[in-house]
Amino acid sequence: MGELTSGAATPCPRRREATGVYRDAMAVPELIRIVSRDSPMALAQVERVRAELTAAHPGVRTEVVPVRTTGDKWLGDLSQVEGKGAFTKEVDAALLAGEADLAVHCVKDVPADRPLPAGTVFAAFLERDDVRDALVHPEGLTLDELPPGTRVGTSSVRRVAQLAATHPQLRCVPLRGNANRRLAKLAEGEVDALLLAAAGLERIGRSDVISEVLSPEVMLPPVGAGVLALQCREGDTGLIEAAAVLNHPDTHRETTAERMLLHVLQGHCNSPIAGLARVDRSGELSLRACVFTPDGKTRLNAHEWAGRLDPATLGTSVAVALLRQGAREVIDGIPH
Ligand SMILES: NCc1[nH]cc(CCC(=O)O)c1CC(=O)O
Repeated sequence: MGELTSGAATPCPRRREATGVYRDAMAVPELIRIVSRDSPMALAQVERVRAELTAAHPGVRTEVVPVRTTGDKWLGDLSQVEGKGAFTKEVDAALLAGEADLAVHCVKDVPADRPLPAGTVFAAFLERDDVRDALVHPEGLTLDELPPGTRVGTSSVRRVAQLAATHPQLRCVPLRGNANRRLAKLAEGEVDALLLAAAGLERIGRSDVISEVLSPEVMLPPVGAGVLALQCREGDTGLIEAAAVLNHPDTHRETTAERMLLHVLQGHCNSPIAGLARVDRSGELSLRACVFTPDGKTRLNAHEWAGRLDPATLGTSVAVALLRQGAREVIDGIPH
């Protein structure tokens, strides 16, 4: 067999060059300016990226360029903000203007119904953190223990719909602002409890306030939950290569399936959609997704294994299954 494919016995020169230490060292820029939102959570995310970048490329210097996004400034209803990408627009603009070289985004905040801004690409998806939502209650009660009428602070239509379905005795109260601000509002008594992403609380060092971590069966997470993406300018091949070493392949597969689901569904800001892809221990990918009406009374559900499908095709397949159940009518029937 070896004789028939003698060419394969000799390492391909091109491949050797691509992994060669010398070439790699040449490609890594000496300074990487990292742009991100300026919330405490976003800045904690940047610190993780800096640590991973400098561990992978000793000698590289990093600088942080914090920007405030529309989503941080406007604390009203997000659907009233023109267009999607309220948490990403200004970050993308800084990248494209050359004010920074690398953007760090929560994938959850990056619109999936359209391509990335022209001229930019994802260079890596970091290993996924906890995907689950968490309940924060000052006395440590769990969701099932909350007394009727408890005011739960969240502006997420996905959380509101699922909570309405499983815990109709609770009252969701709109609450925006970054996680630290929401915790402050809870402390001031504006609400009795909060629903927040467990990963976000961990990043700001406040997992101590979590009274219950909700399983995906109780509260299916949003597309991209717990994933950080690195985005670069398209032509920046040296930097793209340098950033790609931070890519986590299974997270990449999960994220690709989830984002394709959202792309095909073409939701809007008020459409409650949840989707979670998982690579299991045997390496197989599955995707589970739901589309809800805002009151949670209608819940379309699809769950498929990839089998031989690539991640993007799995995302399409699950979206099509939901569309066959009437997802288009549900989504379009919600005022936006
Ligand atoms: N919309 C804000 C936002 N974007 C990402 C996270 C959580 C962290 C993540 O899932 O990556 C949060 C906060 C929250 O939902 O509580």
